[in-house]
Amino acid sequence: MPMLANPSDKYEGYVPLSMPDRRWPGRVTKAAPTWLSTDLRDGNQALVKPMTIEQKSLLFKNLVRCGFKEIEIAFPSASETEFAFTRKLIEENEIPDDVWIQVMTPARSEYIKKTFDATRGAKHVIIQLYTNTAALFREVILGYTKEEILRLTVEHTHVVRSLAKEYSSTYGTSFRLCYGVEGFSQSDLDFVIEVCTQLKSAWEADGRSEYPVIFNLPSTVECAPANHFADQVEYFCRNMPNREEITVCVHAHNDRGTAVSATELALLAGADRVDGCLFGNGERTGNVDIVTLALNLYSQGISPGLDFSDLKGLMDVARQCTDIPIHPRQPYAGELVFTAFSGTHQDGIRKGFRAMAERHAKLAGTGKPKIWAVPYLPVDPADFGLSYKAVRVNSQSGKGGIAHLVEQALNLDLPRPIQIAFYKTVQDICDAEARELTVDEIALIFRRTYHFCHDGTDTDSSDPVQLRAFNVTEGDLFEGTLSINDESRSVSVDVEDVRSTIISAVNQAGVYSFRVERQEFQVLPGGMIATYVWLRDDTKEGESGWWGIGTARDATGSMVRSVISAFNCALDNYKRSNEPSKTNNHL
Ligand SMILES: CC(=O)SCCNC(=O)CCNC(=O)[C@H](O)C(C)(C)COP(=O)(O)OP(=O)(O)OC[C@H]1O[C@@H](n2cnc3c(N)ncnc32)[C@H](O)[C@@H]1OP(=O)(O)O
Ligand SMILES: CC(C)C(=O)C(=O)O
Repeated sequence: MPMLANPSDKYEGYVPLSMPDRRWPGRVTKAAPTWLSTDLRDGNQALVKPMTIEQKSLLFKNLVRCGFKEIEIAFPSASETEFAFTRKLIEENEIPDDVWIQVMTPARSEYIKKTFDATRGAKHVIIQLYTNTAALFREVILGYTKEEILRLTVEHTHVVRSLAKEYSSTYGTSFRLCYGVEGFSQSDLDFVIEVCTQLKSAWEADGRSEYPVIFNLPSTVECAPANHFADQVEYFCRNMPNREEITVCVHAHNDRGTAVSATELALLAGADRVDGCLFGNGERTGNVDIVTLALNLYSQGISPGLDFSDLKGLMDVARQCTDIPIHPRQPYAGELVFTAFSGTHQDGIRKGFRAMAERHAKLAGTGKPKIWAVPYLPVDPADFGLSYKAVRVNSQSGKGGIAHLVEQALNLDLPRPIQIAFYKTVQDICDAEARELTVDEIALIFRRTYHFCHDGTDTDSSDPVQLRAFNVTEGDLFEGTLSINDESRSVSVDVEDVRSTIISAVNQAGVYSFRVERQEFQVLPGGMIATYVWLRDDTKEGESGWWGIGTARDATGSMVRSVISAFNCALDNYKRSNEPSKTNNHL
């Protein structure tokens, strides 16, 4: 058995911080943090095929378009591509004046020099220097004690400081330092604070500065719950001397699947800046997903300061650059996120849209905000260039969703009994075929089931009862040609009598005794009239009846079509079964 009966023989749990007066649980986020996109660095370093210069350029442009003002563009000492991309952005003037580029370097002098060299001539540069403070990493990877890590970090901060001075005087570049505290969430926090304090002095950043030093606190590997990360961030913020002189950033990985929560709680705990990737790309399970974080804020009524109005376009770019698909259930963006298959959800969404439209109509002219509230649809997909058009129907669907599709395809707002009747028809087909039905298929099934001819096209030529051509004169005379079982006859009657005339004609043509038991009109968007009739045949004792549906520009035409639709449903069934055994309806 690969899994252990007692996993504590192999894995140690995290040690909670003792901080009974923790403050973050009582706080509420009211504003967006500063965002840093690391798509082109952490995102890139985790790809099977790191991005080409063209892919990096495309992604960079799109990050700028979304409104990122801080973008980690490269690890210039890693490869020629990384270096050349940095040069290209600078030499080809592709970096807007209000955007800071960030570049990453390990604590090695030759790499730091190369990193500075790559940034020659840029206006605003953040240098991210990283060292590892966690015992497991510093001992295993570097073989260093705490003192050695402290020395390594401070010494290399001096190197960064002196190069920053030189490049800033030669090229006029404004530099900020970001210290990536690799392993932060697995480190002794008092040691982290000691390193950060000394680094801040080495950067000569004691006192308030226009460009405060950034401390980037990662869960390099996420191995504790989100509340623990928040405790760690609060501890750092409360114990770091002169907290107001620094920027605190978080960089959460998603090993436990909780990077979004960890980041949200870390913001409550005092972080000012978030470092992450679009759609959660990044090492292993990825970095925190900035799209989700930003849209979580948006859905709480807080402007995220990032524009994701074209999520589909952005997904295409992300896929093109990373060659990683986006999961259909990816929050906000996934292909199935604004789709409901199940009946109760479809019903709830449909009712929700109507109720909201009514509520909003009442607010017209009051200046009050039209708040979004639709069951199962926490946000309006239209805000992100997406839509809820895609109600999709399978055997889990109910009458509400099917009615929504009929409305979408044919404009009809079906009365409840027809919704119920048609749902059974559709469900039988879905079950038998074990697949999803498209809007077009639903529309076709509807036309066939109800012999429904939409929008002026008269009945199907194979239908037993057909209305060939008709008009209603100014004197309210109905004139038309009725064909019953291929026998044509002219009808010319007062509109008041048209229904009874047609019913008598059909009754005489067979041994029927049809009568309309119920009739309902509806004005459709665009001015068409829909009529729904419920037809009974009194010769068929014990049988239910037949729904008929018709539309026309005038009420008489629509009513006549609905009666003919019901006749065809009945007669077609009589013909096929020879016995009047089934109806198309259930009242
Ligand atoms: C958590 C993070 O995401 S950190 C960023 C990680 N990103 C990357 O690694 C992508 C780019 N990296 C690279 O291109 C290369 O790893 C380079 C250029 C940085 C270094 O390459 P190499 O010198 O060939 O070393 P290699 O990759 O094999 O191993 C890393 C070395 O850096 C050392 N190292 C690790 N972290 C640091 C650090 N923060 N500062 C200084 N040295 C470090 C390791 O101890 C190891 O040194 P060793 O060769 O003396 O044992
Ligand atoms: C060094 C930091 C920023 C990092 O990428 C990590 O620890 O995951």
